[in-house]
Amino acid sequence: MADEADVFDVIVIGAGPVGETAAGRAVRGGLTAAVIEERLAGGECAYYACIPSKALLRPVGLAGEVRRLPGLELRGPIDTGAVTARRDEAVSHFDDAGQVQWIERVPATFFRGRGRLAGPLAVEVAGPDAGVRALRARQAVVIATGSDPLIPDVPGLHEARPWTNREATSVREVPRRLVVIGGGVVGCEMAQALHALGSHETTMLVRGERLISRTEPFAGDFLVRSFREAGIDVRFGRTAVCVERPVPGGPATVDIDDGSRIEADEILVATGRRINVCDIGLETIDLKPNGPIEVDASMRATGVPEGWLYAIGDANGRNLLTHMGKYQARVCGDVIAARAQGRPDDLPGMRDTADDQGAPQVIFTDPQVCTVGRTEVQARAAGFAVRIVEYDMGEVEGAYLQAEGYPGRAKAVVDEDRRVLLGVTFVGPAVVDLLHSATVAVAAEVPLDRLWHAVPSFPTVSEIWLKLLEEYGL
Ligand SMILES: Cc1cc2nc3c(=O)[nH]c(=O)nc-3n(C[C@H](O)[C@H](O)[C@H](O)COP(=O)(O)OP(=O)(O)OC[C@H]3O[C@@H](n4cnc5c(N)ncnc54)[C@H](O)[C@@H]3O)c2cc1C
Ligand SMILES: NC(=O)c1ccc[n+]([C@@H]2O[C@H](COP(=O)([O-])OP(=O)(O)OC[C@H]3O[C@@H](n4cnc5c(N)ncnc54)[C@H](O)[C@@H]3O)[C@@H](O)[C@H]2O)c1
Repeated sequence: MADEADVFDVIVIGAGPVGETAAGRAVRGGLTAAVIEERLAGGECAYYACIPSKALLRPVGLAGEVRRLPGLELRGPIDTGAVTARRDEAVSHFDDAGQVQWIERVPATFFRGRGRLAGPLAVEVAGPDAGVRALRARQAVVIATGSDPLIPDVPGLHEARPWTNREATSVREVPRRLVVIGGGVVGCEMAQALHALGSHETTMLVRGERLISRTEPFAGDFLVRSFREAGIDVRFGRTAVCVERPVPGGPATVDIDDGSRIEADEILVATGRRINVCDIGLETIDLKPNGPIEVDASMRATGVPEGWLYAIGDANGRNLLTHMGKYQARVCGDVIAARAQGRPDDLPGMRDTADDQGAPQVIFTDPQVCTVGRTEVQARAAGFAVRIVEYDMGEVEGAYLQAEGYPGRAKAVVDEDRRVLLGVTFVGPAVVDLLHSATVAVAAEVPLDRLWHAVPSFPTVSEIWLKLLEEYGL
């Protein structure tokens, strides 16, 4: 039995953005909480994903905007040293003292070490000093262990020690010749960032026929056009079949499935994620220690007697996005507190309804890609009476004023039965902040006839809303 000091209402394993948020909500609801982190509090997002990648991408987008505006001129290439220095600040120089302080101010108890389930409501923390500390939860254990980069089983690839998102986002010396394997979100964002910062010979190997293939097809088409114009060599229907790097840290050769070979200074693997639940003791409670942990809409793991286990963020595999994980964490923390105190646990804010509707996402490339809700393909597959409305963003006066030859397009997926939006995609420079208007319309299922009265200001890019509605027939 653990010491009384080591008993908490809630124990959260993983102090990424999602775990921290769940602990905060549970404490706000009147419970005590412990948070366990084996690496850096703040998680992948704060040090090796969202924050540094956006710090590296910001000057790339801005340089694109300058190039599209007559009268402005870049005086030279982007200053890579200044950009990486700002990135270092954005990631707090890989020091998590501020995040730990945030957790302690919640207040929650922070444990540094690897957390592992040791049976129902029991958790062990293997600390950096090799000691193991036993903790016990009165109410719930929350798994928020995130995900790791997945390295495919290509002969020689593991041995060549390729870059993953971690090395790419913490880059100091930008490799001149870069091969990127994967054309998903990480592949696109990091290929564009590194290319602009000095990887002048960048080749992307894309297994399918499109970049960012889960989005509307035109979004990937815009990106490939932009990448190729910049000089990135995008090869579709291709992957690596063999990799060799005879001298550690030296050049590598990548054999491609069309028989060609590329020599590169670095290889970036961006082929998806492995959910990080393999060695956290799930077998001690008869759950499979692989794949995402299946949860219900209150984030409670299904198939666990007494319902004390929860899984949020990347760990449940719903939508691998920080904002969606934090949303799940708010649901989870509130539900645990309500259940612990015998309060109603089914208030409207206590169920995840947003994940199934299609999460909002911004891909911070140039042009940017913003999506929310269902794509046309997804909406048709779900059996909706779909009508599509599309519009060239460059035709909107506000967009024309933003840039000469504004590259962009918008698409709305309408449910004709209810005359509401099922999904919206915007592609274009500086469209990020348009996305939330679409998210509100989709999440709130605002009827188009009502949306008509949300008048966008002239001359802004948001007049795309008016154009889409006019195109629809209003
Ligand atoms: C390059 C890149 C860019 C991205 N950009 C964006 C973006 O712009 N916007 C966006 O919304 N999403 C983005 N994402 C996705 C986002 O990073 C993840 O969805 C998010 O980090 C998930 O948060 P999490 O807390 O679930 O997991 P993580 O951030 O992975 O945190 C999990 C934490 O748990 C810890 N942990 C794991 N196992 C244990 C254990 N047994 N004991 C103790 N601690 C443990 C880990 O060390 C880690 O700190 C990006 C991802 C990548 C790879
Ligand atoms: N801005 C953002 O919101 C943002 C940014 C980065 C990452 N993320 C999230 O992080 C998660 C991971 O992103 P990701 O890009 O690593 O995964 P992904 O699943 O989006 O893309 C991986 C791509 O790699 C391809 N692939 C897999 N194996 C391959 C192989 N052997 N050869 C060639 N291609 C191969 C897949 O077909 C797929 O297109 C995503 O869910 C994404 O939403 C979000």
